[in-house]
Amino acid sequence: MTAPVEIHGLTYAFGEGELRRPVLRDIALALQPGEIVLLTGPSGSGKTTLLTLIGALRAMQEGSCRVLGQELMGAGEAQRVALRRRIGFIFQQHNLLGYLTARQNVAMALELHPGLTEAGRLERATAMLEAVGLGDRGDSRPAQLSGGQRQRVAVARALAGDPGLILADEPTAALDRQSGGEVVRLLRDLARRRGVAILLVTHDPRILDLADRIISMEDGRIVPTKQAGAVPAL
Ligand SMILES: Nc1ncnc2c1ncn2[C@@H]1O[C@H](COP(=O)(O)OP(=O)(O)OP(=O)(O)O)[C@@H](O)[C@H]1O
Repeated sequence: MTAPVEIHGLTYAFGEGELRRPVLRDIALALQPGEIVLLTGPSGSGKTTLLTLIGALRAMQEGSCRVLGQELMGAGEAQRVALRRRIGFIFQQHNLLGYLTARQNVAMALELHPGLTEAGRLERATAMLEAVGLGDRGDSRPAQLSGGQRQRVAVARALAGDPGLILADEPTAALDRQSGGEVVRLLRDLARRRGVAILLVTHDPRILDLADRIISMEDGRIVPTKQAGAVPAL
């Protein structure tokens, strides 16, 4: 199986002319199918910028970034949109729509899925909610769920479309220790079973032991990899 993410020589800057400020410098990174990699590092070190480049949410400037077989350097907006549909995103805030039920929120992620009827989408959403332990909460709206339950709906939504890759940005930041750990463990186990890689940006030292690999960034560069278990001081 090919690597879901392969990056070489990626450099990125914000601003132009005299205001140009590099935030990512000569990044090299590869993810293997089914592994969960945590990306840590001080605030402002470039983690979210790297995640948004891999997620095709912004255009590349320099280097190579191949995601699920698609080279993003030089890719147009249409190619980026098509790639985004093959990636599951999870954010700090669950980003669920308040006026939809949990089931409808998950089903919405399948709207662009070819060949699925509305009934099929809802059935698939129900199965995903069962997989995250919320089979009985399909009719609840986000406001009726706890923070941990909402993030589990976000996990179900991210996985519903059979993504080739999951990108998560601080998914546990708003959760207490127990629910944060539960959400990431659930995400990891579901993704691993499907062979889907996860790249997860976090400041949360409580979830580092769930990683297969921890990558640290400092000032736009990846610094030597620490093994899972060797918890860096954050
Ligand atoms: N849209 C933008 N325009 C200009 N500068 C930006 C923009 N977005 C981010 N930056 C800058 O780029 C640098 C890297 O930001 P980034 O959000 O990637 O860091 P981070 O490691 O994810 O930080 P945090 O842990 O605080 O989320 C920071 O100095 C930030 O101020």
